[in-house]
Amino acid sequence: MKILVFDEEKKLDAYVGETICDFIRQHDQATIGFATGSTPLGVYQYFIDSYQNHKVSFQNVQAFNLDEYVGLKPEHPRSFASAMKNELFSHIDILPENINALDGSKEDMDEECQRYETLIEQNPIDIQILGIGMDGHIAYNEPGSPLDGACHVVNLHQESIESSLDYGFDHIEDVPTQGVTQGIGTIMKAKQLIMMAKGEKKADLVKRMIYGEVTPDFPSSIIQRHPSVIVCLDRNAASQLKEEDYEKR
Ligand SMILES: N[C@@H]1[C@@H](O)[C@H](O)[C@@H](COP(=O)(O)O)O[C@@H]1O
Repeated sequence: MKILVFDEEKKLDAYVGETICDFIRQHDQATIGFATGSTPLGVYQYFIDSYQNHKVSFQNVQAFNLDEYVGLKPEHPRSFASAMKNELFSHIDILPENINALDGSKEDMDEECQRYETLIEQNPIDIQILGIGMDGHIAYNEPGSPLDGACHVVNLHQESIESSLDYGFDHIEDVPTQGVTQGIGTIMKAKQLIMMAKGEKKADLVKRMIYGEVTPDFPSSIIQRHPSVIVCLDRNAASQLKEEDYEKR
């Protein structure tokens, strides 16, 4: 596992952004996994700037979103599909037919999960961007999720429901109580993972993710078992790590 700690948020975002832009430029076809949440927003802005400055094109990119709320149509303003569209996809030249996401409004969610799992099997993800939730979740794999799980519906934990207030919901009652997510097994099939964390509030979580036991009780700990992971942190998120374990940037 490579752990990089950046002294400025802008440098962190530029490193992740440029790593992915480089990959896209060097390949005829690139399949990238995108995460919602506040952490990757600077990276998405980096993509937009790079596209506007003609430094990269996303025409040959297949995009896969990580997760979604159950019960919201993709066009609902609070859906993760809308968030990805507003924060990134509507500002770059990605082809609409290349944007893939779980649809949380389907009547048969088992069928929807199977569809998405098969689609990812057919289009293996080259680079998956990840963040860490306040209870240690990745995507919407809450504590207790099987480490080899496929796409599935989850009951969101209270902590995740409360965190959703940061994503534009006005009232806690408006937040869906279920999510649908790539499983930990699905995520682990990606060829490379880029895990990002920022801020003091993530410091304990990052420590447990990197040094703790690999356990379903703390889903993000699974990244310890992935053969190709880059963990990109700001100084605050890295404050509980031993200096000898990371590279300073
Ligand atoms: N389901 C999303 C995850 O995909 C995201 O990575 C995580 C961290 O969010 P943030 O970056 O806002 O801290 O929580 C959310 O609930």
